[in-house]
Amino acid sequence: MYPEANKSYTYEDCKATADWLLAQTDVRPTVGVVCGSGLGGLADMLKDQVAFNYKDIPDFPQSTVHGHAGRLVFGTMKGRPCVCMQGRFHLYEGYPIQKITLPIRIFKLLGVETVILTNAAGGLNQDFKVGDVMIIKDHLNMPGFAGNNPLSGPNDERFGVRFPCMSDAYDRELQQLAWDVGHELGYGEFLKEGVYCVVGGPSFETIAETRMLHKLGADAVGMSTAHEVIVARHCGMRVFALSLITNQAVMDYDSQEKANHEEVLETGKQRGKQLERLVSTMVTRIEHNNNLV
Ligand SMILES: O=P(O)(O)O[C@H]1O[C@H](CO)[C@@H](O)[C@H]1O
Ligand SMILES: Nc1nc2[nH]cnc2c(=O)[nH]1
Repeated sequence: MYPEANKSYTYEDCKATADWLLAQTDVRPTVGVVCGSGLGGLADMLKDQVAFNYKDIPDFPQSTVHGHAGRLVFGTMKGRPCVCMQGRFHLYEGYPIQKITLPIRIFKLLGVETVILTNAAGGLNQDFKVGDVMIIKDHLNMPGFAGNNPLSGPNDERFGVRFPCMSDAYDRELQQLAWDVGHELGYGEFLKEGVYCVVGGPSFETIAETRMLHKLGADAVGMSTAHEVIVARHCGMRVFALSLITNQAVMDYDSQEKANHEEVLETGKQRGKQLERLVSTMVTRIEHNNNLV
């Protein structure tokens, strides 16, 4: 077990960190964004930035993965107050699952109402191409099936109920908004929707595994996001998430393709600007009271 595996982060711990942050910025974010691998450019779009390195924030984990800068950035996106994680945490970094998702509870205590998550993922759906953007409509939580769920352990009702519903995890209005905005921006050709499957990583999938996940109903596979979604929904925030298909998951024994993190980051660079435009335009249409403009 990892040294911190049994440490739980209480409501008071999360509140202390949120209060520490609020004392140092006037921004009162209603939208929280989590940037996936190589997609941290979204945070750079914020105006009037107040940024913190993760290492300076009490109780915050540190980013250890290339493509995850490790900064929490407050600011405004086209006038809307936002907070943006430029870098997220993954199970394979060795953090307990409650620590990976700690920032999401801090978002809640900062006043965030809507969480937007992005990630890099391997495409399983044979109709997907590298560079496609998949609006996530649902997820398969493989670590969760093995008992590794961020809500395991004592439940604090101040965050949410013991048994939260997940059949409405991905907000349908926000999915529709993404379609509408995507088509307005001329992104229809590479906009898709589908089911994201989270695995533990860090090894990429074997061919037998990609075939199995595809058969189970997954359209894309990655190593993040679902844990954050569960915690965000538990404490009542609205969730929108998308995957950039950075590589085709290898499903054929004749293929010469090999999944690698460099390709993941490279695809992020190529599609990054469009993804930033999609998300920032969506943000302008989300009202503070969680309605759409
Ligand atoms: O999910 P994000 O953080 O975008 O990162 C994805 O990219 C990395 C693999 O290249 C893994 O960490 C996978 O989860
Ligand atoms: N598990 C997994 N994560 C990814 N992140 C980006 N691409 C992939 C992939 O092919 N598999």
